Amino acid sequence: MTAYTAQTVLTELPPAVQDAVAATRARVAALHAELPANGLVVWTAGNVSERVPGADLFVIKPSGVSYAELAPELMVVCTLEGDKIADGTPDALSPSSDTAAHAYVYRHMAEVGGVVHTHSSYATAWSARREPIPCVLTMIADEFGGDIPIGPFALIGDDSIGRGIVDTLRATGGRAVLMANHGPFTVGPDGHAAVKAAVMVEEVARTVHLARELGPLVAIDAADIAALNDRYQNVYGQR
Ligand SMILES: O=C(CO)[C@@H](O)[C@H](O)COP(=O)(O)O
Repeated sequence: MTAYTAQTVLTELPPAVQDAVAATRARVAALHAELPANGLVVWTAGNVSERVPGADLFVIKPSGVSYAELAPELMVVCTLEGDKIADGTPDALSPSSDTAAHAYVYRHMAEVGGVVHTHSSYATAWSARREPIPCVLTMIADEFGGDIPIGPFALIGDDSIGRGIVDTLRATGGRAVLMANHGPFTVGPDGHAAVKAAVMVEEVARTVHLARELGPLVAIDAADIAALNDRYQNVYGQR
């Protein structure tokens, strides 16, 4: 595959790649609207990215721009090293401050096509306690196949967050991690699936918190968790 760099010019790429980038930008812009719509973010505090099909590139929002302004043409195109290419947006328009973390995930998890990060309230509260969300709901078994784990504490700015996400997801086999004292990161085969996982993380974080207020939690047997997850991933919905 082509080696893309910060010097890559989008308009000089093959038409098929430009078309794939345009379609990805449209999807990522629309998916960002799902974050406020589902109550997952305040102000600009969350981001969605998606891998460009057929190219070692991904699309992510610009940093600190309000969700209402996130039109497809403002979505930033990055290499898998996290460098912005000459994508037609102003040079001063920086990609999300979490770009390095998203890029690390794409470089190390070929099966991942979408990444989402939010600071949604209940999930982030569990992050603040560095406490995994136990698999005590069928919804958790369905979507996550087990407890939602805690990742390490990591500072923003280098590969630390990405490494923490990948190491934790590899160890647990899930699609969500609560980074310690930070918040949830979710992944999926595409951006839509990663956004869905972010919505589900927040919902189960809230429900399990409420359940715990009522009394002790009751575990689900491991075999039942596996059966629920298999049915949901392979039978549920439209095939
Ligand atoms: O946690 C942080 C920054 O500390 C980020 O997740 C922001 O909350 C969203 O940043 P941008 O995507 O707008 O750069």
